[in-house]
Amino acid sequence: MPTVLKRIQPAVIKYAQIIEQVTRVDVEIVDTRLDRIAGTGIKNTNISKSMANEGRIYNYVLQTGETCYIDNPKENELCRYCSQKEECHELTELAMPITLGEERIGVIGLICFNQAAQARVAANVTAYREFTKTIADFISTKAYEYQESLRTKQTMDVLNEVISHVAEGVLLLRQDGRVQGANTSAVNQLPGIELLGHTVTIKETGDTILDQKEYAISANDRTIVCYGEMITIDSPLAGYDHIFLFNNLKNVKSSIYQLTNLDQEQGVSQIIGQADNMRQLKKQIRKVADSSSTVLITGESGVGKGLIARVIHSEGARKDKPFVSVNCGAIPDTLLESELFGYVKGAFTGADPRGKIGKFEMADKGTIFLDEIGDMPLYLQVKLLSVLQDRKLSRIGSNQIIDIDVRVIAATNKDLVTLIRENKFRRDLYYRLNVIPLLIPPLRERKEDIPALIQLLLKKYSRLFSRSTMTMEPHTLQILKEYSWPGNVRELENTIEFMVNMSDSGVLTTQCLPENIRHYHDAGLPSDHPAEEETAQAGNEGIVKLKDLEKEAILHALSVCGETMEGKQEAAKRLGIGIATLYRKLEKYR
Ligand SMILES: Nc1ncnc2c1ncn2[C@@H]1O[C@H](COP(=O)(O)OP(=O)(O)OP(=O)(O)O)[C@@H](O)[C@H]1O
Repeated sequence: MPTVLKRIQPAVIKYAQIIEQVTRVDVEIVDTRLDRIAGTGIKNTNISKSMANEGRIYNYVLQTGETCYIDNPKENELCRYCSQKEECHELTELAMPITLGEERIGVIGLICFNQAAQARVAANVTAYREFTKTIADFISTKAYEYQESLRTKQTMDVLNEVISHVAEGVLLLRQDGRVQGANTSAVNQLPGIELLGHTVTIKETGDTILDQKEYAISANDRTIVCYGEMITIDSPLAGYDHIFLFNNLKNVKSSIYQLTNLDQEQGVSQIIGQADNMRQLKKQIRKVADSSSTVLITGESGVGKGLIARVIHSEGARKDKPFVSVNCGAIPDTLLESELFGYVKGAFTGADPRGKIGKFEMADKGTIFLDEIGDMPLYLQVKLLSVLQDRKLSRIGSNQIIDIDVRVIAATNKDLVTLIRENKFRRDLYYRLNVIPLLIPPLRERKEDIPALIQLLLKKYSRLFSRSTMTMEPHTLQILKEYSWPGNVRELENTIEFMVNMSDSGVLTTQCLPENIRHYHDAGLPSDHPAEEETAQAGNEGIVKLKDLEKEAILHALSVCGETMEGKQEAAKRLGIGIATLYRKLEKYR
Protein backbone atom coordinates (compact mmCIF):
# COMPACT_ATOMS: atom_id res chain seq x y z
CA MET A 1 0.00 0.00 0.00
CA PRO A 2 1.39 3.44 -0.87
CA THR A 3 2.43 5.64 2.05
CA VAL A 4 0.31 8.61 2.96
CA LEU A 5 2.89 11.07 1.51
CA LYS A 6 2.88 9.14 -1.74
CA ARG A 7 -0.92 9.51 -1.85
CA ILE A 8 -0.71 13.27 -1.45
CA GLN A 9 2.42 13.58 -3.63
CA PRO A 10 1.19 16.56 -5.74
CA ALA A 11 0.67 18.64 -2.60
CA VAL A 12 4.04 17.54 -1.20
CA ILE A 13 5.76 18.59 -4.43
CA LYS A 14 4.14 22.03 -4.17
CA TYR A 15 5.31 22.46 -0.58
CA ALA A 16 8.85 21.44 -1.57
CA GLN A 17 8.80 24.16 -4.25
CA ILE A 18 7.56 26.75 -1.73
CA ILE A 19 10.42 25.96 0.65
CA GLU A 20 12.87 26.16 -2.21
CA GLN A 21 11.50 29.54 -3.34
CA VAL A 22 11.78 30.99 0.16
CA THR A 23 15.15 29.52 1.18
CA ARG A 24 16.74 29.17 -2.26
CA VAL A 25 18.16 25.85 -1.10
CA ASP A 26 17.51 22.47 -2.76
CA VAL A 27 14.77 20.53 -1.06
CA GLU A 28 14.06 16.82 -0.84
CA ILE A 29 11.09 15.16 0.87
CA VAL A 30 11.07 11.41 1.50
CA ASP A 31 8.46 9.12 2.96
CA THR A 32 8.85 6.35 5.54
CA ARG A 33 10.16 4.00 2.86
CA LEU A 34 12.80 6.55 1.98
CA ASP A 35 11.23 7.00 -1.44
CA ARG A 36 11.78 10.48 -2.83
CA ILE A 37 8.31 12.03 -2.96
CA ALA A 38 9.46 15.51 -4.00
CA GLY A 39 12.73 17.16 -4.93
CA THR A 40 13.92 20.52 -6.29
CA GLY A 41 17.15 21.64 -7.96
CA ILE A 42 19.69 18.82 -7.99
CA LYS A 43 17.22 16.63 -6.16
CA ASN A 44 14.54 17.04 -8.85
CA THR A 45 15.39 13.66 -10.34
CA ASN A 46 14.43 10.12 -9.48
CA ILE A 47 11.09 11.23 -8.06
CA SER A 48 9.28 8.30 -6.49
CA LYS A 49 12.51 6.27 -6.46
CA SER A 50 14.07 4.81 -3.35
CA MET A 51 16.79 6.82 -1.62
CA ALA A 52 17.50 4.09 0.90
CA ASN A 53 21.14 3.90 -0.16
CA GLU A 54 21.93 7.44 0.77
CA GLY A 55 19.33 7.93 3.45
CA ARG A 56 21.26 7.39 6.63
CA ILE A 57 20.37 10.84 8.00
CA TYR A 58 16.71 10.49 7.01
CA ASN A 59 16.59 7.08 8.64
CA TYR A 60 17.94 8.56 11.82
CA VAL A 61 15.38 11.39 11.77
CA LEU A 62 12.54 8.91 11.14
CA GLN A 63 13.68 6.75 14.00
CA THR A 64 14.38 9.43 16.58
CA GLY A 65 12.04 12.23 15.52
CA GLU A 66 14.91 14.67 15.99
CA THR A 67 15.74 17.47 13.60
CA CYS A 68 19.35 17.19 12.40
CA TYR A 69 21.50 20.08 11.29
CA ILE A 70 24.67 18.75 9.72
CA ASP A 71 27.28 21.29 8.67
CA ASN A 72 30.20 18.85 8.61
CA PRO A 73 29.16 16.02 6.30
CA LYS A 74 31.60 13.19 5.85
CA GLU A 75 33.00 13.92 9.31
CA ASN A 76 29.68 13.66 11.04
CA GLU A 77 29.03 10.52 12.98
CA LEU A 78 25.95 9.79 10.84
CA CYS A 79 27.98 9.91 7.65
CA ARG A 80 30.71 7.69 8.86
CA TYR A 81 29.35 4.44 7.47
CA CYS A 82 27.50 5.93 4.49
CA SER A 83 28.31 3.97 1.32
CA GLN A 84 27.86 7.13 -0.78
CA LYS A 85 30.24 9.14 1.38
CA GLU A 86 32.92 9.56 -1.28
CA GLU A 87 30.51 10.70 -4.00
CA CYS A 88 28.59 13.02 -1.69
CA HIS A 89 28.79 16.74 -2.53
CA GLU A 90 26.51 18.05 0.16
CA LEU A 91 27.91 20.87 2.26
CA THR A 92 25.12 21.36 4.78
CA GLU A 93 21.88 19.55 5.45
CA LEU A 94 18.87 20.36 7.59
CA ALA A 95 16.63 17.28 8.02
CA MET A 96 13.31 17.63 9.83
CA PRO A 97 10.62 15.01 10.51
CA ILE A 98 7.01 15.35 9.30
CA THR A 99 4.77 13.95 12.02
CA LEU A 100 1.12 13.00 12.09
CA GLY A 101 0.06 12.61 15.68
CA GLU A 102 2.58 10.25 17.21
CA GLU A 103 3.59 8.85 13.87
CA ARG A 104 6.48 10.04 11.69
CA ILE A 105 5.40 9.99 8.08
CA GLY A 106 8.41 11.50 6.28
CA VAL A 107 11.41 13.84 6.31
CA ILE A 108 12.07 17.24 4.75
CA GLY A 109 15.66 17.82 3.81
CA LEU A 110 17.20 21.22 2.93
CA ILE A 111 20.52 20.52 1.21
CA CYS A 112 23.25 22.98 0.26
CA PHE A 113 25.49 22.12 -2.66
CA ASN A 114 27.30 25.45 -2.90
CA GLN A 115 28.86 27.84 -0.46
CA ALA A 116 26.40 30.66 -1.06
CA ALA A 117 23.55 28.42 -0.02
CA GLN A 118 25.62 27.08 2.86
CA ALA A 119 26.25 30.63 4.09
CA ARG A 120 22.59 31.56 3.76
CA VAL A 121 21.47 28.57 5.81
CA ALA A 122 24.14 29.18 8.41
CA ALA A 123 23.04 32.79 8.76
CA ASN A 124 19.31 31.94 8.99
CA VAL A 125 19.32 28.55 10.57
CA THR A 126 16.72 29.41 13.23
CA ALA A 127 14.35 31.12 10.78
CA TYR A 128 14.75 28.29 8.26
CA ARG A 129 14.02 25.72 10.96
CA GLU A 130 10.85 27.59 11.92
CA PHE A 131 9.72 27.93 8.35
CA THR A 132 10.41 24.27 7.50
CA LYS A 133 8.53 23.25 10.65
CA THR A 134 5.53 25.27 9.47
CA ILE A 135 5.60 23.56 6.08
CA ALA A 136 6.00 20.15 7.79
CA ASP A 137 2.82 20.96 9.74
CA PHE A 138 1.01 21.92 6.54
CA ILE A 139 1.99 18.62 4.96
CA SER A 140 0.89 16.86 8.12
CA THR A 141 -2.53 18.61 7.96
CA LYS A 142 -2.88 17.60 4.34
CA ALA A 143 -2.03 14.00 5.25
CA TYR A 144 -4.58 14.10 8.07
CA GLU A 145 -7.29 15.41 5.76
CA TYR A 146 -6.46 12.72 3.27
CA GLN A 147 -6.66 9.98 5.89
CA GLU A 148 -9.96 11.36 7.16
CA SER A 149 -11.44 11.43 3.68
CA LEU A 150 -10.17 7.89 3.16
CA ARG A 151 -11.81 6.78 6.39
CA THR A 152 -15.06 8.50 5.37
CA LYS A 153 -14.91 6.84 1.98
CA GLN A 154 -14.30 3.45 3.58
CA THR A 155 -17.23 4.01 5.95
CA MET A 156 -19.35 5.05 3.00
CA ASP A 157 -18.32 1.98 1.03
CA VAL A 158 -19.29 -0.28 3.92
CA LEU A 159 -22.54 1.64 4.39
CA ASN A 160 -23.38 1.41 0.70
CA GLU A 161 -22.63 -2.30 0.74
CA VAL A 162 -24.96 -2.78 3.71
CA ILE A 163 -27.65 -0.59 2.18
CA SER A 164 -27.55 -2.50 -1.08
CA HIS A 165 -28.43 -5.67 0.83
CA VAL A 166 -31.23 -4.15 2.87
CA ALA A 167 -34.70 -5.36 1.84
CA GLU A 168 -36.29 -2.03 2.72
CA GLY A 169 -35.99 0.94 0.45
CA VAL A 170 -33.20 3.32 1.52
CA LEU A 171 -32.81 6.89 0.36
CA LEU A 172 -29.86 9.09 1.32
CA LEU A 173 -31.14 12.63 1.28
CA ARG A 174 -29.97 16.18 1.61
CA GLN A 175 -31.97 18.63 3.70
CA ASP A 176 -33.56 20.03 0.53
CA GLY A 177 -34.81 16.58 -0.56
CA ARG A 178 -32.13 15.93 -3.16
CA VAL A 179 -31.44 12.21 -3.40
CA GLN A 180 -27.75 11.46 -2.94
CA GLY A 181 -28.14 7.69 -2.83
CA ALA A 182 -30.80 5.01 -3.29
CA ASN A 183 -30.63 1.23 -3.05
CA THR A 184 -32.21 -1.15 -5.58
CA SER A 185 -35.19 -1.78 -3.32
CA ALA A 186 -35.94 1.98 -3.22
CA VAL A 187 -35.74 2.21 -6.99
CA ASN A 188 -38.08 -0.78 -7.40
CA GLN A 189 -40.56 0.50 -4.86
CA LEU A 190 -40.80 3.96 -6.35
CA PRO A 191 -41.49 3.35 -10.03
CA GLY A 192 -41.89 6.51 -12.03
CA ILE A 193 -40.03 8.66 -9.50
CA GLU A 194 -36.60 9.85 -10.55
CA LEU A 195 -34.21 9.47 -7.67
CA LEU A 196 -30.41 9.90 -7.91
CA GLY A 197 -29.58 13.58 -8.22
CA HIS A 198 -33.27 14.59 -8.25
CA THR A 199 -35.34 16.24 -5.56
CA VAL A 200 -38.27 14.46 -3.93
CA THR A 201 -40.81 15.65 -1.38
CA ILE A 202 -41.39 13.34 1.56
CA LYS A 203 -44.26 14.34 3.84
CA GLU A 204 -45.74 12.60 6.87
CA THR A 205 -49.44 11.94 6.43
CA GLY A 206 -50.01 11.85 10.18
CA ASP A 207 -50.91 8.14 10.36
CA THR A 208 -48.76 5.51 12.04
CA ILE A 209 -49.19 1.82 11.49
CA LEU A 210 -47.15 -1.02 13.01
CA ASP A 211 -44.74 1.51 14.48
CA GLN A 212 -44.09 2.92 11.04
CA LYS A 213 -45.09 6.43 10.13
CA GLU A 214 -46.92 6.86 6.90
CA TYR A 215 -45.22 9.11 4.36
CA ALA A 216 -46.18 10.32 0.93
CA ILE A 217 -43.21 10.52 -1.45
CA SER A 218 -43.88 12.78 -4.41
CA ALA A 219 -41.99 13.83 -7.51
CA ASN A 220 -42.78 14.09 -11.20
CA ASP A 221 -46.54 14.42 -10.48
CA ARG A 222 -46.51 11.03 -8.80
CA THR A 223 -47.16 10.24 -5.15
CA ILE A 224 -46.45 6.89 -3.55
CA VAL A 225 -47.47 6.07 0.01
CA CYS A 226 -44.80 4.45 2.14
CA TYR A 227 -44.25 3.35 5.71
CA GLY A 228 -40.95 4.02 7.30
CA GLU A 229 -38.63 6.12 9.30
CA MET A 230 -36.76 9.32 8.54
CA ILE A 231 -33.43 9.29 10.36
CA THR A 232 -31.49 12.52 10.84
CA ILE A 233 -27.74 12.17 10.88
CA ASP A 234 -25.92 14.36 13.37
CA SER A 235 -22.57 14.44 11.63
CA PRO A 236 -23.32 14.76 7.93
CA LEU A 237 -21.45 12.21 5.88
CA ALA A 238 -20.64 12.72 2.26
CA GLY A 239 -23.18 15.44 1.73
CA TYR A 240 -26.42 13.90 3.01
CA ASP A 241 -28.01 14.43 6.37
CA HIS A 242 -31.10 12.22 6.25
CA ILE A 243 -31.65 8.53 5.68
CA PHE A 244 -35.17 7.44 4.77
CA LEU A 245 -35.89 3.76 5.38
CA PHE A 246 -39.19 2.63 3.96
CA ASN A 247 -41.49 0.09 2.43
CA ASN A 248 -44.31 1.02 0.15
CA LEU A 249 -47.87 0.11 1.07
CA LYS A 250 -47.91 -2.76 -1.38
CA ASN A 251 -44.87 -4.37 0.23
CA VAL A 252 -46.16 -3.85 3.77
CA LYS A 253 -49.46 -5.38 2.82
CA SER A 254 -47.98 -8.28 0.97
CA SER A 255 -45.67 -9.15 3.86
CA ILE A 256 -48.64 -9.16 6.24
CA TYR A 257 -50.62 -11.04 3.63
CA GLN A 258 -47.94 -13.67 3.26
CA LEU A 259 -47.83 -14.09 7.01
CA THR A 260 -51.56 -14.53 7.26
CA ASN A 261 -52.39 -16.24 4.03
CA LEU A 262 -50.91 -19.29 2.43
CA ASP A 263 -50.84 -19.35 -1.29
CA GLN A 264 -53.89 -21.40 -2.01
CA GLU A 265 -54.74 -20.76 -5.57
CA GLN A 266 -57.65 -22.95 -6.50
CA GLY A 267 -59.52 -23.53 -9.72
CA VAL A 268 -62.97 -24.83 -10.50
CA SER A 269 -61.45 -28.28 -11.03
CA GLN A 270 -60.81 -28.34 -7.28
CA ILE A 271 -64.54 -28.44 -6.63
CA ILE A 272 -65.68 -32.02 -6.66
CA GLY A 273 -69.19 -32.18 -8.04
CA GLN A 274 -70.71 -33.99 -10.98
CA ALA A 275 -74.27 -33.79 -9.72
CA ASP A 276 -76.47 -31.61 -11.93
CA ASN A 277 -76.82 -28.87 -9.32
CA MET A 278 -73.02 -28.76 -8.89
CA ARG A 279 -72.34 -28.70 -12.64
CA GLN A 280 -74.74 -25.79 -12.84
CA LEU A 281 -72.97 -24.06 -9.98
CA LYS A 282 -69.54 -24.50 -11.54
CA LYS A 283 -70.82 -22.98 -14.76
CA GLN A 284 -72.10 -19.99 -12.79
CA ILE A 285 -68.75 -19.63 -10.99
CA ARG A 286 -66.86 -19.50 -14.28
CA LYS A 287 -69.26 -16.87 -15.55
CA VAL A 288 -69.03 -14.54 -12.55
CA ALA A 289 -65.34 -14.97 -11.74
CA ASP A 290 -64.09 -12.26 -14.05
CA SER A 291 -66.53 -9.56 -13.01
CA SER A 292 -66.03 -7.32 -9.99
CA SER A 293 -69.62 -7.63 -8.80
CA THR A 294 -70.38 -8.63 -5.26
CA VAL A 295 -71.25 -12.27 -4.68
CA LEU A 296 -73.39 -13.65 -1.87
CA ILE A 297 -72.84 -17.36 -1.25
CA THR A 298 -75.46 -19.12 0.83
CA GLY A 299 -75.64 -22.69 1.96
CA GLU A 300 -75.50 -24.85 5.05
CA SER A 301 -72.41 -25.05 7.16
CA GLY A 302 -69.65 -27.14 5.58
CA VAL A 303 -71.00 -27.17 2.01
CA GLY A 304 -67.86 -25.50 0.69
CA LYS A 305 -68.68 -21.79 0.72
CA GLY A 306 -65.11 -20.88 1.64
CA LEU A 307 -63.72 -23.11 -1.08
CA ILE A 308 -66.05 -21.59 -3.67
CA ALA A 309 -65.13 -18.04 -2.66
CA ARG A 310 -61.46 -18.86 -3.21
CA VAL A 311 -62.18 -20.47 -6.53
CA ILE A 312 -64.10 -17.39 -7.73
CA HIS A 313 -61.08 -15.28 -6.81
CA SER A 314 -58.57 -17.65 -8.38
CA GLU A 315 -60.51 -17.95 -11.62
CA GLY A 316 -60.91 -14.20 -12.00
CA ALA A 317 -58.82 -11.28 -13.17
CA ARG A 318 -57.75 -10.53 -9.61
CA LYS A 319 -56.11 -13.90 -9.07
CA ASP A 320 -52.62 -12.42 -8.64
CA LYS A 321 -53.86 -9.97 -6.01
CA PRO A 322 -54.64 -10.74 -2.37
CA PHE A 323 -57.54 -12.90 -1.26
CA VAL A 324 -58.27 -11.83 2.30
CA SER A 325 -60.71 -13.76 4.40
CA VAL A 326 -62.51 -12.46 7.49
CA ASN A 327 -64.78 -14.64 9.59
CA CYS A 328 -67.29 -12.09 10.88
CA GLY A 329 -68.75 -14.65 13.27
CA ALA A 330 -65.47 -15.68 14.87
CA ILE A 331 -64.17 -12.21 15.75
CA PRO A 332 -65.66 -10.44 18.77
CA ASP A 333 -67.92 -7.55 17.71
CA THR A 334 -65.67 -5.03 19.41
CA LEU A 335 -62.67 -6.07 17.34
CA LEU A 336 -64.37 -6.67 14.03
CA GLU A 337 -64.46 -3.01 13.06
CA SER A 338 -60.72 -2.54 13.51
CA GLU A 339 -60.04 -5.88 11.86
CA LEU A 340 -61.94 -4.74 8.78
CA PHE A 341 -60.97 -1.09 8.59
CA GLY A 342 -57.70 -0.85 10.55
CA TYR A 343 -56.69 1.88 12.90
CA VAL A 344 -53.84 4.28 13.42
CA LYS A 345 -51.45 4.65 16.33
CA GLY A 346 -53.19 5.75 19.49
CA ALA A 347 -56.69 5.28 18.03
CA PHE A 348 -58.16 3.70 21.14
CA THR A 349 -57.07 2.11 24.37
CA GLY A 350 -56.52 -1.60 24.32
CA ALA A 351 -55.52 -1.62 20.68
CA ASP A 352 -52.09 -2.55 19.44
CA PRO A 353 -50.32 0.74 20.15
CA ARG A 354 -48.56 0.49 16.81
CA GLY A 355 -51.71 0.67 14.68
CA LYS A 356 -53.00 -1.89 12.22
CA ILE A 357 -53.82 -2.19 8.53
CA GLY A 358 -57.41 -3.31 8.01
CA LYS A 359 -58.40 -6.33 5.95
CA PHE A 360 -60.15 -4.12 3.38
CA GLU A 361 -56.92 -2.27 2.71
CA MET A 362 -54.96 -5.49 2.62
CA ALA A 363 -57.35 -6.82 0.01
CA ASP A 364 -56.99 -3.73 -2.18
CA LYS A 365 -57.10 -4.69 -5.89
CA GLY A 366 -58.01 -8.22 -4.77
CA THR A 367 -60.92 -9.89 -3.04
CA ILE A 368 -62.24 -9.74 0.50
CA PHE A 369 -64.22 -12.74 1.68
CA LEU A 370 -66.65 -11.82 4.44
CA ASP A 371 -67.59 -15.19 5.86
CA GLU A 372 -70.58 -15.55 8.19
CA ILE A 373 -71.81 -12.10 7.21
CA GLY A 374 -75.12 -12.86 8.97
CA ASP A 375 -73.25 -12.55 12.29
CA MET A 376 -72.11 -8.99 11.64
CA PRO A 377 -73.45 -6.54 14.24
CA LEU A 378 -75.94 -3.96 12.95
CA TYR A 379 -73.79 -0.89 13.55
CA LEU A 380 -71.01 -2.39 11.46
CA GLN A 381 -73.46 -3.30 8.75
CA VAL A 382 -74.06 0.44 8.37
CA LYS A 383 -70.35 1.14 7.99
CA LEU A 384 -69.89 -1.77 5.61
CA LEU A 385 -72.75 -0.54 3.48
CA SER A 386 -71.19 2.90 3.18
CA VAL A 387 -67.79 1.39 2.26
CA LEU A 388 -69.46 -0.77 -0.40
CA GLN A 389 -71.32 2.23 -1.78
CA ASP A 390 -68.49 4.76 -1.81
CA ARG A 391 -65.51 2.42 -2.18
CA LYS A 392 -63.73 4.62 0.34
CA LEU A 393 -62.85 4.13 3.98
CA SER A 394 -60.96 5.76 6.79
CA ARG A 395 -59.00 3.92 9.42
CA ILE A 396 -60.24 4.29 12.98
CA GLY A 397 -58.64 7.40 14.47
CA SER A 398 -57.58 8.84 11.12
CA ASN A 399 -58.95 11.69 9.02
CA GLN A 400 -57.54 10.32 5.81
CA ILE A 401 -59.94 8.95 3.25
CA ILE A 402 -58.55 5.95 1.42
CA ASP A 403 -59.85 4.70 -1.92
CA ILE A 404 -60.25 0.98 -2.14
CA ASP A 405 -60.76 -1.30 -5.05
CA VAL A 406 -61.95 -4.59 -3.61
CA ARG A 407 -64.22 -7.31 -4.84
CA VAL A 408 -66.51 -8.47 -2.07
CA ILE A 409 -67.63 -12.05 -1.66
CA ALA A 410 -69.88 -12.63 1.35
CA ALA A 411 -71.14 -15.94 2.67
CA THR A 412 -73.62 -17.11 5.24
CA ASN A 413 -75.36 -20.24 6.40
CA LYS A 414 -78.13 -18.15 7.90
CA ASP A 415 -81.32 -17.17 6.17
CA LEU A 416 -80.72 -13.47 5.70
CA VAL A 417 -84.34 -12.82 4.76
CA THR A 418 -85.46 -14.15 8.13
CA LEU A 419 -82.76 -12.06 9.83
CA ILE A 420 -84.10 -8.98 8.01
CA ARG A 421 -87.57 -9.77 9.28
CA GLU A 422 -86.18 -10.05 12.80
CA ASN A 423 -84.38 -6.71 12.34
CA LYS A 424 -81.02 -8.39 12.71
CA PHE A 425 -79.82 -7.70 9.20
CA ARG A 426 -80.19 -4.54 7.13
CA ARG A 427 -82.30 -4.87 4.05
CA ASP A 428 -80.23 -2.26 2.14
CA LEU A 429 -77.00 -4.17 2.87
CA TYR A 430 -78.65 -7.40 1.80
CA TYR A 431 -79.46 -5.92 -1.62
CA ARG A 432 -75.93 -4.54 -1.91
CA LEU A 433 -74.48 -7.98 -1.24
CA ASN A 434 -76.96 -10.09 -3.12
CA VAL A 435 -75.86 -8.89 -6.56
CA ILE A 436 -74.79 -12.36 -7.65
CA PRO A 437 -76.44 -14.95 -5.40
CA LEU A 438 -74.93 -18.43 -5.34
CA LEU A 439 -76.75 -21.15 -3.47
CA ILE A 440 -74.63 -24.20 -2.63
CA PRO A 441 -76.73 -27.35 -2.34
CA PRO A 442 -76.28 -29.49 0.76
CA LEU A 443 -74.46 -32.79 0.33
CA ARG A 444 -77.64 -34.84 0.83
CA GLU A 445 -78.97 -33.27 -2.37
CA ARG A 446 -75.97 -34.40 -4.41
CA LYS A 447 -75.25 -37.82 -3.05
CA GLU A 448 -73.79 -38.98 -6.35
CA ASP A 449 -70.77 -36.79 -5.51
CA ILE A 450 -70.04 -38.68 -2.30
CA PRO A 451 -67.84 -41.43 -3.87
CA ALA A 452 -65.64 -38.89 -5.67
CA LEU A 453 -65.33 -36.77 -2.52
CA ILE A 454 -64.40 -39.88 -0.52
CA GLN A 455 -61.83 -40.80 -3.13
CA LEU A 456 -60.25 -37.35 -2.83
CA LEU A 457 -60.30 -37.40 0.96
CA LEU A 458 -58.85 -40.93 1.15
CA LYS A 459 -55.94 -39.77 -0.92
CA LYS A 460 -55.51 -36.64 1.21
CA TYR A 461 -55.55 -38.39 4.58
CA SER A 462 -53.58 -41.45 3.51
CA ARG A 463 -50.86 -39.09 2.39
CA LEU A 464 -51.17 -37.00 5.53
CA PHE A 465 -50.74 -40.04 7.77
CA SER A 466 -48.00 -41.47 5.52
CA ARG A 467 -50.00 -44.54 4.60
CA SER A 468 -50.46 -46.05 1.17
CA THR A 469 -53.73 -44.87 -0.40
CA MET A 470 -56.64 -46.61 1.27
CA THR A 471 -59.71 -48.02 -0.37
CA MET A 472 -63.24 -48.46 0.94
CA GLU A 473 -65.27 -51.60 1.07
CA PRO A 474 -68.39 -51.18 -1.15
CA HIS A 475 -70.80 -51.88 1.69
CA THR A 476 -69.22 -49.16 3.83
CA LEU A 477 -69.35 -46.74 0.90
CA GLN A 478 -73.03 -47.53 0.53
CA ILE A 479 -73.62 -46.73 4.22
CA LEU A 480 -71.86 -43.38 3.76
CA LYS A 481 -73.92 -42.61 0.67
CA GLU A 482 -77.11 -43.25 2.61
CA TYR A 483 -76.16 -41.06 5.52
CA SER A 484 -77.79 -37.62 5.58
CA TRP A 485 -74.64 -35.52 6.21
CA PRO A 486 -76.05 -32.63 8.24
CA GLY A 487 -72.47 -31.26 8.51
CA ASN A 488 -72.03 -31.62 4.74
CA VAL A 489 -68.56 -31.98 3.15
CA ARG A 490 -66.84 -30.90 6.33
CA GLU A 491 -68.50 -33.74 8.23
CA LEU A 492 -67.58 -36.15 5.45
CA GLU A 493 -64.00 -34.95 5.66
CA ASN A 494 -63.91 -35.46 9.42
CA THR A 495 -65.44 -38.89 9.00
CA ILE A 496 -62.82 -40.02 6.51
CA GLU A 497 -60.05 -38.68 8.72
CA PHE A 498 -61.50 -40.64 11.63
CA MET A 499 -61.82 -43.82 9.57
CA VAL A 500 -58.28 -43.66 8.21
CA ASN A 501 -57.11 -43.33 11.80
CA MET A 502 -59.22 -46.29 12.92
CA SER A 503 -58.19 -48.64 10.18
CA ASP A 504 -55.53 -51.30 10.72
CA SER A 505 -55.46 -52.38 7.12
CA GLY A 506 -55.56 -50.62 3.75
CA VAL A 507 -59.31 -51.14 3.42
CA LEU A 508 -61.90 -49.13 5.29
CA THR A 509 -64.73 -51.31 6.53
CA THR A 510 -67.83 -50.71 8.62
CA GLN A 511 -65.63 -51.30 11.67
CA CYS A 512 -64.00 -47.97 11.08
CA LEU A 513 -67.24 -46.01 10.88
CA PRO A 514 -67.86 -43.46 13.61
CA GLU A 515 -70.48 -44.39 16.14
CA ASN A 516 -73.10 -41.83 15.04
CA ILE A 517 -73.09 -43.04 11.43
CA ARG A 518 -73.21 -46.68 12.47
CA HIS A 519 -76.01 -45.85 14.81
CA TYR A 520 -77.87 -43.94 12.10
CA HIS A 521 -77.52 -46.87 9.74
CA ASP A 522 -78.13 -49.72 12.15
CA ALA A 523 -81.17 -48.22 13.73
CA GLY A 524 -82.37 -46.63 10.51
CA LEU A 525 -82.58 -43.41 12.47
CA PRO A 526 -84.52 -40.72 10.74
CA SER A 527 -82.64 -37.85 12.30
CA ASP A 528 -80.44 -35.70 10.09
CA HIS A 529 -79.19 -33.94 13.15
CA PRO A 530 -77.42 -35.94 15.81
CA ALA A 531 -77.54 -32.90 18.03
CA GLU A 532 -81.31 -33.21 18.29
CA GLU A 533 -80.92 -36.85 19.07
CA GLU A 534 -78.48 -36.08 21.84
CA THR A 535 -80.92 -33.62 23.35
CA ALA A 536 -83.62 -36.26 23.25
CA GLN A 537 -81.34 -38.69 25.08
CA ALA A 538 -80.37 -36.08 27.57
CA GLY A 539 -84.06 -35.55 28.24
CA ASN A 540 -84.24 -39.26 29.10
CA GLU A 541 -81.90 -38.71 32.06
CA GLY A 542 -79.24 -41.06 30.73
CA ILE A 543 -81.58 -44.04 30.42
CA VAL A 544 -80.69 -46.01 27.30
CA LYS A 545 -82.85 -48.50 25.46
CA LEU A 546 -81.87 -52.15 26.10
CA LYS A 547 -81.95 -52.72 22.38
CA ASP A 548 -79.26 -50.04 21.92
CA LEU A 549 -77.12 -51.49 24.71
CA GLU A 550 -77.34 -54.92 23.16
CA LYS A 551 -76.43 -53.62 19.75
CA GLU A 552 -73.50 -51.74 21.16
CA ALA A 553 -72.24 -54.86 22.95
CA ILE A 554 -72.49 -56.95 19.80
CA LEU A 555 -70.73 -54.41 17.59
CA HIS A 556 -68.02 -53.97 20.17
CA ALA A 557 -67.43 -57.73 20.40
CA LEU A 558 -67.14 -57.86 16.62
CA SER A 559 -64.73 -54.99 16.56
CA VAL A 560 -62.55 -56.85 19.09
CA CYS A 561 -62.79 -60.34 17.59
CA GLY A 562 -63.09 -59.40 13.94
CA GLU A 563 -65.79 -60.05 11.36
CA THR A 564 -64.35 -63.24 9.91
CA MET A 565 -66.08 -66.56 10.47
CA GLU A 566 -63.72 -67.33 13.34
CA GLY A 567 -64.12 -63.82 14.71
CA LYS A 568 -67.87 -64.12 14.83
CA GLN A 569 -67.68 -67.52 16.56
CA GLU A 570 -65.32 -66.07 19.14
CA ALA A 571 -67.57 -63.02 19.60
CA ALA A 572 -70.65 -65.19 20.13
CA LYS A 573 -68.78 -67.28 22.68
CA ARG A 574 -67.61 -64.23 24.58
CA LEU A 575 -71.07 -62.65 24.46
CA GLY A 576 -72.56 -65.86 25.88
CA ILE A 577 -74.90 -66.46 22.98
CA GLY A 578 -75.02 -69.02 20.19
CA ILE A 579 -73.68 -68.24 16.75
CA ALA A 580 -77.15 -68.47 15.18
CA THR A 581 -78.49 -65.85 17.64
CA LEU A 582 -75.58 -63.60 16.79
CA TYR A 583 -76.38 -63.81 13.06
CA ARG A 584 -80.07 -63.13 13.74
CA LYS A 585 -79.29 -60.09 15.80
CA LEU A 586 -76.76 -58.82 13.27
CA GLU A 587 -79.37 -59.08 10.59
CA LYS A 588 -81.59 -56.87 12.69
CA TYR A 589 -78.99 -54.26 13.54
CA ARG A 590 -77.39 -53.82 10.11
N1 LIG B 1 -67.20 -29.61 -3.62
C1 LIG B 1 -66.09 -29.76 -2.86
N2 LIG B 1 -65.03 -30.37 -3.37
C2 LIG B 1 -63.94 -30.56 -2.63
N3 LIG B 1 -63.82 -30.18 -1.35
C3 LIG B 1 -64.84 -29.55 -0.79
C4 LIG B 1 -66.05 -29.31 -1.52
N4 LIG B 1 -66.92 -28.67 -0.72
C5 LIG B 1 -66.29 -28.52 0.46
N5 LIG B 1 -65.05 -29.03 0.43
C6 LIG B 1 -64.11 -29.08 1.55
O1 LIG B 1 -64.87 -29.22 2.75
C7 LIG B 1 -64.34 -28.42 3.79
C8 LIG B 1 -65.39 -27.43 4.31
O2 LIG B 1 -65.66 -26.48 3.31
P1 LIG B 1 -65.79 -24.91 3.62
O3 LIG B 1 -65.00 -24.55 4.82
O4 LIG B 1 -65.55 -24.19 2.36
O5 LIG B 1 -67.32 -24.90 4.02
P2 LIG B 1 -68.23 -23.65 4.41
O6 LIG B 1 -69.50 -23.82 3.70
O7 LIG B 1 -67.47 -22.39 4.18
O8 LIG B 1 -68.42 -23.89 5.96
P3 LIG B 1 -68.88 -22.81 7.09
O9 LIG B 1 -70.19 -22.24 6.68
O10 LIG B 1 -68.96 -23.66 8.32
O11 LIG B 1 -67.76 -21.82 7.14
C9 LIG B 1 -63.13 -27.73 3.22
O12 LIG B 1 -61.99 -28.50 3.54
C10 LIG B 1 -63.38 -27.76 1.72
O13 LIG B 1 -62.18 -27.74 1.00
